[in-house]
Amino acid sequence: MGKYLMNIPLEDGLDQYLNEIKDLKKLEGEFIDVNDCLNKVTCEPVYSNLSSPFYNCSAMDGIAVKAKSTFMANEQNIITLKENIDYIEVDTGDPIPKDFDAVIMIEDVLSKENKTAKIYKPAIPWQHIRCIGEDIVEQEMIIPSFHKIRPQDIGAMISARVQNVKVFKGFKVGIIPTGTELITKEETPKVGDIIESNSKLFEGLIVGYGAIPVIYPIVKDNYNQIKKSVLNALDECDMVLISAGSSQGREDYTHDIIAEIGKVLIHGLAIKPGKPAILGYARNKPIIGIPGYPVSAWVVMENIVRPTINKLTYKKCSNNKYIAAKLGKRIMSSLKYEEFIRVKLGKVNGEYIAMPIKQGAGTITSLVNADGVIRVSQNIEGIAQGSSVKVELLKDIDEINKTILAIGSHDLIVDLISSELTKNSLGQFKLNSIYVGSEQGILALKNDECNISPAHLFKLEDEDYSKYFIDEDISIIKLAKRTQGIIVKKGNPLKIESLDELVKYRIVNRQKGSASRILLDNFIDSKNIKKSSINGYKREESTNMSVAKTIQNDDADCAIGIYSVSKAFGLDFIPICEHEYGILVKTKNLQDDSIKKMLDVINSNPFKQKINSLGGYDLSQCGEVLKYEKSYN
Ligand SMILES: Nc1nc2c(c(=O)[nH]1)N[C@H]1C(S)=C(S)[C@@H](COP(=O)(O)OP(=O)(O)OC[C@H]3O[C@@H](n4cnc5c(N)ncnc54)[C@H](O)[C@@H]3O)O[C@H]1N2
Ligand code: MOO
Repeated sequence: MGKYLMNIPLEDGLDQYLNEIKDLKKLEGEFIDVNDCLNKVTCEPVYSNLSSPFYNCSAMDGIAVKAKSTFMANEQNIITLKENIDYIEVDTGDPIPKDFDAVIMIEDVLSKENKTAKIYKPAIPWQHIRCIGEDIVEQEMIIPSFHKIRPQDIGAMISARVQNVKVFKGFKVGIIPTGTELITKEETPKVGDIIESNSKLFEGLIVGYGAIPVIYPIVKDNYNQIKKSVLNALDECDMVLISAGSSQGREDYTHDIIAEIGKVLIHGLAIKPGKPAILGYARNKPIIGIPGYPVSAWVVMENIVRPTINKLTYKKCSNNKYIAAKLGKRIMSSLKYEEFIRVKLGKVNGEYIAMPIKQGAGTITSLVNADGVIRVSQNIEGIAQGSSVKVELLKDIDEINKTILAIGSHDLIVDLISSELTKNSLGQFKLNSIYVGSEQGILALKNDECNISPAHLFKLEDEDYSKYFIDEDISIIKLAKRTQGIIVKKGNPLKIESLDELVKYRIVNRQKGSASRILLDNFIDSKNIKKSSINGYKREESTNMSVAKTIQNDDADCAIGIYSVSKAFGLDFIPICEHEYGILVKTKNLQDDSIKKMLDVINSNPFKQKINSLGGYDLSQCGEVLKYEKSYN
């Protein structure tokens, strides 16, 4: 059944919703042991049962004295005090008996022998004494109401002899995964199945929001079954999230169920991803319909569910962290929606660079790989490359500062450098890669949009890459000669032996500037073959891996690629030529700590052994650094 989707700006929609639900059932309070109250929110103020300290005590190691008997002391008039009469020995924290009213630190006592102490300066009354109630006075309020309890608050309450604290009860959030296609991770997936993962994504996020997640079993796309599960969850929880079925498909029931048992306030927000979100309530409790795609779900969780839970549990929203960065690639966006663009971040020559990555609502790895998110407002069509953008951080800034941003050509070697670098530096340094092909990568390096660029060729003069670096010295870290050729299905059923045959079958291509593309284009130009006559010429993949997966899945018959990848996917390979593969880096950056650490990895034996086991690589020059000076041009 068709449903009318609204398009309400996020902030407006959230305000309307929070305003509508503010009078729903209030969270109840309970008394709990002070030991267990971390991160809970107080319902009422907490008062002290005992002063701290509750007796006068010494703040220092030394002697407790009667100030009056020390007044005459000075460098010319050393005074001798008698133990137990004029002074007693005390250590920090010891009680001060009534007769004494000051403490002299042990280092200010000239000598102490034969039950006497010599002093050379007077003590001011009450010096170095912590008086009763210095920290906390009995019956004083120590923690206000609606306060999220921190470790130091617990310390203070225990010092004040508080045993139990009245806090708001845990806020239970029911999670209902819906979808006939869903299976658990233990089941063997067949075509048409989707492994249910949203409930665990929601669970982790809800724990982070300070609430208690309750996951219910997967429910098939059946109106009555979903309704039953929602009613049950409403009985047991304070809020309910329904995963998927939010859109307009034949089996999307979330809207109608909420409308039947309660009220839908909003269906459709002007955000992408996340637009079909449903904000409603029933039985005095909020219900939110979360779009099924994981990234859409994440956006709705962070921007709607989190503030809703905060509001209902009386917690303040913690501030997100932002940095200013230069945008490394143009963002196109729709005027209809506010968009959440996931980016990788790097620090190049002191400036942060934000590089947009894959953006599909179904790509959960875009959240795994993202370092930050740029929110592109609804009323703009995009942001130009090079603009300054505000990026919300998803990672610690220190981690980003120590991450090498690589943009260029993909090879399994780069993945290995990345894993070995992290391992060898015990997590201190990381390598973050974006694959756009060699030529685009080298342009990014030239423009200071990345720290290094993995590329498929070394001889600058051969491909005329030198034109990009007329102003700067550039170095090449050699990695391997790799075998390039034709990837075909196992057993080579079409008997493809050369490029002449490749162009007759269904191919999958690579993006411009990649080694495979250059090889193919040079070949078809030399033979005057029309690009449009090749089936699949326009289908571009950005890595050798995705090319191999396409062939393995029988969506193409053959493609140009590298040996190691065809081997990894159990495909056959017809070698054609060898070319060199390595890393370009600006010479001035060779001394950066992270680059030096990466060179250590590249020169290490375990790393070389791992590459050798992939097959198809000649490592005889691996680790050599060639420096090209500007005068080279
Ligand atoms: N004709 C239209 N189709 C769609 C529209 C639209 O406006 N018109 N909106 C699209 C947008 S935008 C989104 S977002 C999705 C929302 O989909 P639903 O909330 O209805 O969810 P499903 O269609 O059931 O699932 C979408 C996708 O997510 C997978 N999924 C669902 N649940 C889980 C789970 N628990 N764990 C992992 N993955 C899950 C599901 O299998 C689908 O692949 O609708 C668009 N369509
Ligand atoms: O808005 Mo949907 O949320 O694009 O994926």
